[in-house]
Amino acid sequence: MDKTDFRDAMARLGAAVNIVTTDGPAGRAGFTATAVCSVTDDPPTLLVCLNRGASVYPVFAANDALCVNALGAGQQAVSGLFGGKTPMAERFAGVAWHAESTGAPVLDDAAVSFDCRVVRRTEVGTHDVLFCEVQSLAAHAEPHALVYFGRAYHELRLAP
Ligand SMILES: NC(=O)C1=CN([C@@H]2O[C@H](COP(=O)(O)OP(=O)(O)OC[C@H]3O[C@@H](n4cnc5c(N)ncnc54)[C@H](O)[C@@H]3O)[C@@H](O)[C@H]2O)C=CC1
Ligand SMILES: Cc1cc2nc3c(=O)[nH]c(=O)nc-3n(C[C@H](O)[C@H](O)[C@H](O)COP(=O)(O)O)c2cc1C
Repeated sequence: MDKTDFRDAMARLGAAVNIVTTDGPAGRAGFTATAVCSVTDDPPTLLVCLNRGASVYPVFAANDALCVNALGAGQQAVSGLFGGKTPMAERFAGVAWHAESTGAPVLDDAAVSFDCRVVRRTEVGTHDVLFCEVQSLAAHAEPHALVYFGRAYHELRLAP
């Protein structure tokens, strides 16, 4: 199986765009992720796939707090800010955020945020799969979403 064929096929799947953040003994970091999925609701658990080659990897490897912030319509620039190359201080200076129970940054304008503890990690190929137990969540008053599909952003809003 050619890697390019796999990626072309994956580009046909729509996925929510998330900013995954952490804070703790190794410091603060955040990156853009579409590889996020619900695992079970008992206990409420998500998984996040993180490339071990990413600059943020050592920070996520050492901290056990993590927040999954799903972006909403109109937040394409936030995805770009956390999607690579930008220095970490600049990423967090570009968004309003606060800390909840775990200390991981919760983005004030996210569509929905899941504040989590990392409870298990598994290495698969180039990525680590982080299993994250949800401690608390926050949802924007108006449901809307940002979706990555066909290598482009798309906005979803509920009909009025
Ligand atoms: N799961 C991941 O690690 C993802 C990484 N990215 C990063 O953003 C860049 C641009 O992505 P696109 O514009 O979507 O074009 P692309 O052609 O590089 O990727 C198309 C699709 O393939 C999957 N994919 C890409 N790189 C992957 C990886 N290393 N491991 C597992 N799945 C991967 C994702 O579903 C992605 O949307 C990628 O080259 C990659 O560096 C993007 C999406 C997911
Ligand atoms: C739309 C989009 C989705 C991404 N999804 C993931 C993902 O699920 N997992 C991942 O490890 N990297 C993903 N990336 C890449 C990371 O955001 C990027 O590697 C990270 O910001 C670190 O970049 P840096 O090494 O330059 O700091 C994605 C990038 C974009 C633009």
